[in-house]
Amino acid sequence: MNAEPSGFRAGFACFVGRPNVGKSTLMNALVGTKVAITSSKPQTTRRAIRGIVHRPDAQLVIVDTPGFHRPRTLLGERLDSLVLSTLTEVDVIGFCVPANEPIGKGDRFIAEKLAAVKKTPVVAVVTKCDLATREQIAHQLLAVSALAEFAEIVPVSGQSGEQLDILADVLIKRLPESPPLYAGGELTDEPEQVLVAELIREAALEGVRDELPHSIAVMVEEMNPREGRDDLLDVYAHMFVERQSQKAIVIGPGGARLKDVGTRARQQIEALLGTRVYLDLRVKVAKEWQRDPKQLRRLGFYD
Ligand SMILES: Nc1nc2c(ncn2[C@@H]2O[C@H](COP(=O)(O)OP(=O)(O)OP(=O)(O)O)[C@@H](O)[C@H]2O)c(=O)[nH]1
Repeated sequence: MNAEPSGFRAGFACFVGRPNVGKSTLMNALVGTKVAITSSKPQTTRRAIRGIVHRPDAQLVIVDTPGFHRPRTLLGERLDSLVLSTLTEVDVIGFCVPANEPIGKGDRFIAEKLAAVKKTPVVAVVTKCDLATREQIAHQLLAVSALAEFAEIVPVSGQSGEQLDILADVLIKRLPESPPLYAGGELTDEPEQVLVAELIREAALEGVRDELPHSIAVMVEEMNPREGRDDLLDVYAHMFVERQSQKAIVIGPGGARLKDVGTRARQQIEALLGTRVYLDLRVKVAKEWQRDPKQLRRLGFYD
């Protein structure tokens, strides 16, 4: 017996928009669990992290792309090519513009890029509506519709959850008829090690945003259940910085900062995986890793 009703839809969506417009928050709210990394600092999302919305009639796989930005380093270029290749591979794109800020150069820059991706429908998403008045929202809807041709425009709030069901409907309408792509209940297909590395990076970024927001990379070297114990996971991770001076900042006086980062990251990992965790976190200097193709590959940023 086939469990899926006929007309079941499944496919991929991604959200694009300039930094800080609420893409990660939106995806987390749609999926209903913390998968991507949110932070008040711009451009913290570096990887295409997927969350999956499971519904009786559909399965929506969300690929969270990093924000577009003008490339200055090799890392920047790679981020942009990642964004462009993602756009041609999905079934629908959500273009995010916040309700509470005027449309600017950055939004236009992205709208132009999207206009060039002809084969994928683009739904405009006006985000953070909880921060705007009704008049502001109405004004923004008009301004967005003047920006380009969109399949639809939906105002939402990732924070309050308002209109998220409508956004899901609108996106799902654009997916092809297909059986489910992932087993029921599964929320993400990111390897656990990548999610764990992202949680550590998020903890490490707290409080040092101005000093080294883009200079931290984290790699989980090993993740194993402790021998003879089924309630404890050993996690060995390296945090890479670019210079010796940054290492000192990350470690803090007498190691206090690193200890604090380790404690906060461990609590997040325990919450994610539902098990107790022993975290061994070491800081290493990988000189100029953002500009070195070999190091970038090692840290998971492929060509
Ligand atoms: N009030 C309110 N704040 C929001 C909403 N969505 C996001 N924010 C806040 O806006 C900031 C940026 O949100 P993110 O979800 O990290 O934005 P992003 O677009 O993924 O950012 P990048 O990863 O830099 O591209 C965070 O401080 C969020 O808490 C919303 O709907 N309402």
